[in-house]
Amino acid sequence: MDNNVGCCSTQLIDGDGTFIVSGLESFLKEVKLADCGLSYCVVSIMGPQSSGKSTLLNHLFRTNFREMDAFRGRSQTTKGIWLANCVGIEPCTLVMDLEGTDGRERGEDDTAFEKQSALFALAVSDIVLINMWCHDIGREQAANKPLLKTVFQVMMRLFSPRKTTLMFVIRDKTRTPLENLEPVLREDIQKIWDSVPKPQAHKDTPLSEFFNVEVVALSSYEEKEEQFKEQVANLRRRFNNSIGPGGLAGDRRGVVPASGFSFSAQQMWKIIKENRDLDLPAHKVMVATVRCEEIANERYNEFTQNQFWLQLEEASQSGPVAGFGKKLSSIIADCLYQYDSEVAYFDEGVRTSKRKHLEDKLLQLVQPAFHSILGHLRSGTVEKFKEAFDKALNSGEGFSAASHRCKQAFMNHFDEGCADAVIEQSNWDTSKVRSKLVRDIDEYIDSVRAAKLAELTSSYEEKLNEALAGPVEALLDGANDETWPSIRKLLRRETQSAVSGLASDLSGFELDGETRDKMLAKLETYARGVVEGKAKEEAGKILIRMKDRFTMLFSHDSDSMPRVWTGKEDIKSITKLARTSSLKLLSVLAAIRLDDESDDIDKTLSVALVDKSSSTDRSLKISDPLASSTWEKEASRRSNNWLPPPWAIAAMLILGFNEFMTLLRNPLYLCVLFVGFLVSKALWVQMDISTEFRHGILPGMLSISTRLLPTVMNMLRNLAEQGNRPATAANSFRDGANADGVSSTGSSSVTRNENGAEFSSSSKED
Ligand SMILES: Nc1nc2c(ncn2[C@@H]2O[C@H](COP(=O)(O)OP(=O)(O)OP(=O)(O)O)[C@@H](O)[C@H]2O)c(=O)[nH]1
Repeated sequence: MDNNVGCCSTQLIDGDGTFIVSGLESFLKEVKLADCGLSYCVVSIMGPQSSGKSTLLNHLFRTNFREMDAFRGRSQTTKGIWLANCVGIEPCTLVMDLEGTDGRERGEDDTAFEKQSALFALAVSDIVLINMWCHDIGREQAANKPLLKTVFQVMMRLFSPRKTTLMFVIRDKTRTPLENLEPVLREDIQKIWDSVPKPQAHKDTPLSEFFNVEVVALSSYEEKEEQFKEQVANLRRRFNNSIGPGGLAGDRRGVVPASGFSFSAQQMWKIIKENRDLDLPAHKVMVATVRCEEIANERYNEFTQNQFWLQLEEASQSGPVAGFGKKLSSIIADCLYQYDSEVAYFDEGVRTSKRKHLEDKLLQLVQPAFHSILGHLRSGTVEKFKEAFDKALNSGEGFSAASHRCKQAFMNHFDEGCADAVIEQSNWDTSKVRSKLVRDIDEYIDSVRAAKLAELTSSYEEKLNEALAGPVEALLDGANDETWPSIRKLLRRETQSAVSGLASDLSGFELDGETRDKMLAKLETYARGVVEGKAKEEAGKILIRMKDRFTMLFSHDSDSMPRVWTGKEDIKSITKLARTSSLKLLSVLAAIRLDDESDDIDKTLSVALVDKSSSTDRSLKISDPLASSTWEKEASRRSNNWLPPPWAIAAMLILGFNEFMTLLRNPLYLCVLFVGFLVSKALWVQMDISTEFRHGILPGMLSISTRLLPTVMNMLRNLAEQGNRPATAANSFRDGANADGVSSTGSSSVTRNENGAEFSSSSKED
């Protein structure tokens, strides 16, 4: 046949009832059924074997089903179910040619296959052609009666069956007009319908509820071919737009989208073969579920291989990608669009849920890239913030202003970056990353603030140190009644100055009141600490300082000149003055008087150590444990060393060598020496000096006595003047001394006292 160009056909189910999937798949690809969506129609034909079914289909739809060769006799041609596409009919129409019923070859099994194939045809087709001989109409033993019975019976096995068009094609019509034949046929059909056992729910359901019954009559193809062809051509027109309103097709409730046809047909056949009831709505949902899932998986796999996505993913590992969100959203949208296009005709609930699933999977796939972008964005923002903030601070911008400005600017920068990276289809929350960024920035601001505050505090502490340490030391050094008032005044002034300076500088840091007050208080404490530290430091040297002061006053006169001991000095008053002055130092350093509170330390010390010591010097006590122990140590050292230093003894021996010799030679001198010894002894006993005095003063006095030696010698000379020889001896001593060059050596000088007595004194204080 020439007009069947473009027709494909395949065996859908073979004679053994096996569904031939591969044949169907390639057939569907060939006819591009998947592109049809719901715009396709399925027509099938049933009828007795060798009743010219294939011949009719080939003429009606320009298919290429195998027809029986008229010369080979009436043997079965079509085995199983064949499928072909119509040529020249819109929309795409698929035709199923079923194995003829009543076939002689199949025997008893035929019934089973007939039922199965009839059920399959009813489930799949929009239009079912029932091929029948005209002469069978009204006949009790008509060949098509069992077939119809089968059709109606299996119809009951379909839950919620679709309304199918049953077109009875009467072959080899006689002269009896169709108008007369049709009522008889319909009566036959009704009888068969009535005879079929029905479930309770459909007991009274009319046939019209399940079927649109159409009847057409065709002349014999063999005897009246031209008429046959003409009638077929007319009939063919009715199959155009069969699925449109008023078209031949039924209600198409059970139609599955073209892309699900293969799967649906396979599943239906499987269920039928397993002799299970066929629930068409559930089947439709099942087909939709499987197909939507398959389509979603195909789209997902395609997405994972998408070059644009792979490039974005790779780029996201190394840093922010400009337009990441927009680009990725577009790729995802494309993927979903393709999915939507393919599943458009499947059950809405199913396709929507599968779409959501696909979308979730896609978002899950791209999420790590998105997070990577956010991570880069966050870390990059932190770094840029640090840089800009440091720069702003270095350029002199206030801390608070700089931190606010930079933080705002870089949070905006981050927000823009986020907006750029956000994927339309997602509703991912970026607030956590944002919060982390805020924390990072705040931490940095805090660390810089802490460093700056520490720096600022240190600078003020340093200033305070400079302003207080030296002056306080000087004030303590000159310990007097005004020392502590002056220190307090100084401390107040410097503290106020530092605190107000720091307070002013802190205003730029936006500190809370408590922190600010603490810092100021700390600075005040520091200032006090400097003074206290200095006072303690000075107190630590109290003994040396006291001794120095005592020695200074004891060994120097009111003009700070080395005191010349003539023997007439009031040692007691000098000692008292020196001691009082030393005690003043002690009383000043004995307590830290940073608060305006008066105390009796000075008075107590005076009473305890000066007045009392006048009467009971031995009761002199140092109340400060440290001072006391130091004093004791010093005293102990002195007690072991109360003799004049060795050099003094040596000097005495050298200088007094002549005198000693004179003494030894002259009995008068011996007497005078003896008297001197007695006087010294008496002096020693009378003074009954305290341990401290002995320890501190006696060695000094003995030391001084080395300088008094010439005086003593003068006194001796005066005594000697009472006789001529002693004077000579005295002169010879002086001459001898001068001759030895001792009196003229470096540190010695010759001084005359008020009484005209001449003596030598050392410029060194020992
Ligand atoms: N009397 C008559 N014979 C016809 C008509 N159309 C076809 N035939 C003949 O019937 C025989 C069977 O034709 P097929 O078209 O193969 O019949 P079939 O129903 O497809 O056969 P199976 O597929 O084997 O069931 C052929 O010899 C045809 O020439 C017709 O309209 N009237």
